[in-house]
Formats: sequence, C-alpha cells, structure tokens
Amino acid sequence: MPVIPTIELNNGIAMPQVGYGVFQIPEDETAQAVTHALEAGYRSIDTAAAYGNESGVGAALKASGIARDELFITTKLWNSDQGYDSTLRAFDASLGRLGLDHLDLYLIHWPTPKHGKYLDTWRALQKVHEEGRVRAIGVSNFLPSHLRAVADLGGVLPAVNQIEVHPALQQRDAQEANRALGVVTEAWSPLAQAGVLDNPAVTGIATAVDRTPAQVVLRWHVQQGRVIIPKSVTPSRIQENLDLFDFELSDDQLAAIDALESDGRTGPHPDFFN
Ligand SMILES: NC(=O)C1=CN([C@@H]2O[C@H](COP(=O)(O)OP(=O)(O)OC[C@H]3O[C@@H](n4cnc5c(N)ncnc54)[C@H](OP(=O)(O)O)[C@@H]3O)[C@@H](O)[C@H]2O)C=CC1
Ligand SMILES: O=C(O)C(=O)[C@@H](O)[C@H](O)C(=O)CO
Repeated sequence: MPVIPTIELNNGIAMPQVGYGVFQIPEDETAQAVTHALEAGYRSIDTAAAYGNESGVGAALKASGIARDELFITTKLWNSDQGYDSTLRAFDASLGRLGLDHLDLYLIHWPTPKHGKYLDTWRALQKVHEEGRVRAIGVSNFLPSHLRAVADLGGVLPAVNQIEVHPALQQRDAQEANRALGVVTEAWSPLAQAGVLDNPAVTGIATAVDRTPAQVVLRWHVQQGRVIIPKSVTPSRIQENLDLFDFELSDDQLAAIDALESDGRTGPHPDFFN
C-alpha cells in the first residue's frame, strides 16, 4: 500500500496530502466507492453536507474497521446553514450522518459574501474547535479579501483553504494569500474534472515519464505542496491517483504545466455564488 505523505497544518495536525473526494457520487454508491478508496490506501475523505452522501461515507468508515485515529475526515457547512446557531446545528447533523464523535476538518463551503454571515459562521467553527469536536477548522472558496477578514477577527486562523486549482486555473494570488497567512491550499477538482487530461503538454509529459496524464497532473500539485482530493468511482483510477510517490517531474515539466493557465474556472466564482 502506498505511503501517503502528510502536510503539517498551522495547529500542528498532520493532514494526508492526497485524499479522496466524493462530490457527485450518489448516496447509494458512496459506501462502495469509499470502501474501494480505503482498500487502496486512502485515509482522508472529503465530503460535504451539500453532497448528500455523508451517511454513505459514514457507513464505509464503520464497515472498514480502520481505527478512528488513522482516518482524516473532512466535511463542509453548506451556505444556507451559515450563521452562528445554524452552524452549530449543522455541525451536529453532519457528525450524526457520518456516525462520528469528532471531525478532523470542518470547512465553511463558500463565503457567500452577499449574505454577510461568514464571520459569525467562523466564530461558530472556533467554538466547536475549542470544544475539541473538530481537530482543525478551515474555509473553502475564500478569496484573499475573505480570508483576511477572518484573520482580522482574531482567535484560531483557518488551517486550510480548499479552492479550485488545476493547470487551467491556478489562482496564484489566492495561493500566495493562503501561504502568507500560514493556510494550507487544498486543491479541489485537481484534474479539472478530467478536462486537462488530453492536453498535449500533459500527454507529452506522461509519455516521457511513463505515467498516466492524471498522475502527471496530480504529481504537479504534490510537488508544489498542495493537498489534493481527486474523485473517481473507477477502482483502477482510485488506485492510480494514489500512486504518485515513486516518480518526479523536472523543473521544465513543472513549468510546462504552469504554462497551461487559461483562467479556466469550472465552478462558480466565490464572490457571486450564494
Ligand atoms: N469545495 C468545493 O467547492 C469543491 C470541492 N470539491 C471536492 O474536490 C473533489 C474532486 O473534484 P471533482 O470535481 O470531483 O473533480 P476531479 O478533478 O477530481 O475529477 C473527477 C473526474 O475525473 C475523472 N478521473 C478521476 N481520476 C481519473 C484518472 N486517473 N484518469 C482519467 N479520469 C479520471 C473522474 O471519472 P470517474 O469518477 O468516472 O472515474 C471524474 O469524472 C470533489 O469530489 C470534492 O470532494 C469539488 C468541487 C467543489
Ligand atoms: O462540489 C462542491 O463542493 C461545490 O460546492 C460545487 O459543486 C458547487 O456546489 C457548484 O458547482 C454549484 O454549481
């Protein structure tokens, strides 16, 4: 089984650098998909209340018999639950669906700045963290301005900002803002939902290093220090996406992938998504 490196968060907690994402996996297929991932060696799972499949994740965790302290479980607070009291209720509901007594990471899914609730929401995350019910708290889709507003509140800083990053959308300013505040960048849709895998620059490097295009893109993330959470329901790909630690890309190969930046956002823009 591959040994997955960890990244140290700003509170000293170790987070696996590669996790398994479950967006768009139907609830009744999630337990089986997560079971495949756990058998392949993944120990970090990324879900969200909005994905509607936390119960499936919980069922797979329970059936696996893997010790709780070997797992790293992330879920996210959905936009309509933002606000102090509603966040506390949503946190309890997610824990219940997952069948866990604590989380490893809890994220605010989107800033939804138009609603003006993300600072109150962050205070609620600080409370559940203080209570020891979650080992680390963070945000997702926060632009530098949102992140700085949270930092200005004082108290515990976000440990992670989970944002869209792949070769076609690298968000270098957001990554730099994260770095400046000691916040780890976690890349969502790290494969651009498979949209960059037939790019000739990627396929050319894949041929040169005798790996698949997906492995090349995931290795580019890993060498640049990001946490990644690729999703697949295909057992061979689930395995392939973890086999990233016995080869290396050269500086020129990394630069060739950097050059694919094309403002190619696949998801909503954080300033406008509510
Ligand atoms: N915080 C946020 O707002 C967001 C968070 N996320 C998180 O990020 C995770 C990953 O992002 P996601 O949008 O799912 O996209 P990914 O970039 O992980 O791509 C998933 C797609 O790529 C295909 N794929 C996976 N591995 C391979 C491979 N080795 N070769 C060829 N094709 C492959 C999958 O197909 P198949 O499954 O058929 O094998 C699927 O169609 C999500 O599951 C979720 O946890 C995602 C979006 C937003
Ligand atoms: O997958 C997620 O985590 C998301 O937040 C997005 O998929 C988001 O809900 C979206 O793309 C809505 O169109």
